[in-house]
Amino acid sequence: MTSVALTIAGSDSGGGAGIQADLKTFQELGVFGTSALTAVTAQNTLGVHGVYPLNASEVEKQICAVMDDFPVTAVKTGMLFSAEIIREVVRTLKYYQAPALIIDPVMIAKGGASLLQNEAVKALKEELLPLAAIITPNIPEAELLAGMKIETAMDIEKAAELLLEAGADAVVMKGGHLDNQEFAEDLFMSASGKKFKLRSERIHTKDTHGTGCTFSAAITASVAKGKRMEEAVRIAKDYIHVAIKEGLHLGKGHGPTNHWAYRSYKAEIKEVVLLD
Ligand SMILES: Nc1ncnc2c1ncn2[C@@H]1O[C@H](COP(=O)(O)OP(=O)(O)O)[C@@H](O)[C@H]1O
Ligand SMILES: Cc1ncc(COP(=O)(O)OP(=O)(O)O)c(N)n1
Repeated sequence: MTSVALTIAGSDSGGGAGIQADLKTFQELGVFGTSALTAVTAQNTLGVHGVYPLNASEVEKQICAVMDDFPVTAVKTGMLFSAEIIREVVRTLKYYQAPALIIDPVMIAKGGASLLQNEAVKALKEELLPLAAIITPNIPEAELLAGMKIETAMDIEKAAELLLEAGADAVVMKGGHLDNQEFAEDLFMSASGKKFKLRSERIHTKDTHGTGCTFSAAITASVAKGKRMEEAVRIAKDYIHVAIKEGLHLGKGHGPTNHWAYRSYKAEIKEVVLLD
């Protein structure tokens, strides 16, 4: 049977992040992708040049159109932009008793543009986060959600615990932003007590636009196919590692990752290791 995933996110005209990254990743991992757009961005590898949000009711209509007709087995959220959109997404997902929810709490693009209004952080934390099968913050996002500064490995763990206490079933703290020149290390923790690190060699490149979207979309695709969360996260780390490593070097700024690299290289990925 064909697995179907839904992404609720913003459009990146440059194709490296947002809805475009999600749908490409779903496709590469053998999952039929559907989408509900929250905002259009005029964006390229040099930055975000405009943000045009949709009305909350327009977002709701899209989610209903998909959920009423497709056997969706995993839902991902990305850029949600406002508290109104977040509340409508929460209401609609509850109505459909939506399947596993993967939350990428997108807040600020790498170039510094805001993709979530400040007052929406509270709604994300208090209303959406409790529905999460997993939440995948980067360090700055985790700092805002957990309400603490993250500087050490112990801080990362403490913040992960706070997000689990806030209601997520699991969390991956993404280490892309950490100042570690050797490794890109992420921490997985679940409410059921599982804990491990995913470590890969850090690739020294400026082409990391959309890494967060792509990583969480890869988790979503595996969950949609019925894989356990730990395995989904492991596959996603392989997927993003090779997508960064085999970068396409497009554009004049921070280029996108290579969404089709996993197809050719998955059997050869040896750099990602699991640490207890
Ligand atoms: N330079 C890099 N080399 C290898 N892996 C990376 C690199 N940058 C990010 N990653 C990995 O990509 C995934 C997304 O992380 P991150 O870039 O922190 O997310 P975001 O785009 O949300 O800021 C994580 O698994 C992270 O470890
Ligand atoms: C439309 C849209 N959604 C999300 C992002 C952020 O993507 P992310 O994967 O965090 O990558 P960077 O933008 O930080 O490189 C986005 N830019 N646009």
